[in-house]
Amino acid sequence: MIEAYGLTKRYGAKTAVYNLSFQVRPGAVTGFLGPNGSGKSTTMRMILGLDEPTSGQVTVGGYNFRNLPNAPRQVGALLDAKAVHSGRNARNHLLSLAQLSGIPARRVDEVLGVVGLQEVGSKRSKGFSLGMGQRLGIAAALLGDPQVLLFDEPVNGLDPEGILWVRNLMKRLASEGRTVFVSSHLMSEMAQTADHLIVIGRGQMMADTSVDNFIAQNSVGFARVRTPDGEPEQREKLGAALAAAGGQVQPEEDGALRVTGVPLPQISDLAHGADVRLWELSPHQASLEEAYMRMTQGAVDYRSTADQRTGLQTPAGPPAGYGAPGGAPPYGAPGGAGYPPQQPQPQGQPQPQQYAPPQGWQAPPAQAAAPTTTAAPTPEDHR
Ligand SMILES: Nc1ncnc2c1ncn2[C@@H]1O[C@H](COP(=O)(O)OP(=O)(O)OP(=O)(O)O)[C@@H](O)[C@H]1O
Repeated sequence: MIEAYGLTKRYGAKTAVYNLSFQVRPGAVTGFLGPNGSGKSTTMRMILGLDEPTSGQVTVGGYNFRNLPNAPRQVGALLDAKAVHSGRNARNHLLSLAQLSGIPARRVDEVLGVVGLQEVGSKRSKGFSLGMGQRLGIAAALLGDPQVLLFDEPVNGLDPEGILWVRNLMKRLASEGRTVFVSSHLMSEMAQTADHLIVIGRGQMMADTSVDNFIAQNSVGFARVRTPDGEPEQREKLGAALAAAGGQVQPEEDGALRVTGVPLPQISDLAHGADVRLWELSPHQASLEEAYMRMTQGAVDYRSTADQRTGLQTPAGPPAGYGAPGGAPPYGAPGGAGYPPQQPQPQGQPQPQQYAPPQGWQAPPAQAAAPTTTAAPTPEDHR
């Protein structure tokens, strides 16, 4: 079990991780998700004692990593697959790690077999592909047959067969009762691998929930409606009618409208009542990837200026609602329902779980420099 309480890490003025509290339990794969720069690697480094928290604490099996007895046999980690002495062959690389940790040499061939590198054990890792490097890193993590495993982006550079292999390996390790903590950017991948999810944005907790719960909370159904191309007044009329009926209306890139809160038959009736012709009216299910992107979009640090979502960032402050100031509609609906709406929050967004802090633990002081999950990035954030 990994337990973090109020974990905070600052690098000078930069707050990389702020007040994270969570538990990673044995017997399950826990996915650790967040956009680039959200603090996943920093958190993992603190778990492994490679970085000292500025405040808060994290323990593995009840111990601070540096005090953990026989750590290499308790915890295995893949942080950076490139961190290999490239002049050594794969077997010798693993052998030197085993000798440093008092692990028997026969274990080297076992783990080479587990990761499928038995045929290339005598090859220098210098010539390894990205995928082979990842496999070698995973072999190193498994060397001590540890109960707790951390993998930072293990599927980076793997082909589809390799991705499937990692997915099955993670599940098998968890089914053996181990604690498996895996970071990724990819919600779709984690949805297939993990049992539990911890989502962070700008170093702060955004969700701590089971995958099933995340799916139930975020698989929002919506309708796509298209009015005739080249007749924007039809689209505007329908958008206003839908907003007046309490619907949430979001323009799509191809000119269609994405509607939630109004059932399909009523959309048809409203269009008929407003004398609007429809070219499309179809039911859809938002993907988990979309739900994840909505949840984290305000916490994305790096975004192309050509990205459509650049202009959709939710401003700092309370969650934006439809018709909120700033989302001033060109044609507002009565009752304050604006159209087009501001970016919606995921419905029933799961709240982080609360964990009791250990005795003597002091909460980190709230501070202006603490990252917010909704604020647009500032230049200071990129230091
Ligand atoms: N040693 C360091 N000194 C200064 N800033 C750092 C240091 N390490 C990390 N940071 C900053 O802390 C933030 C979190 O970085 P971190 O690498 O933990 O994020 P991440 O979620 O793992 O990102 P990615 O998905 O891109 O690997 C980033 O803004 C990063 O620039």
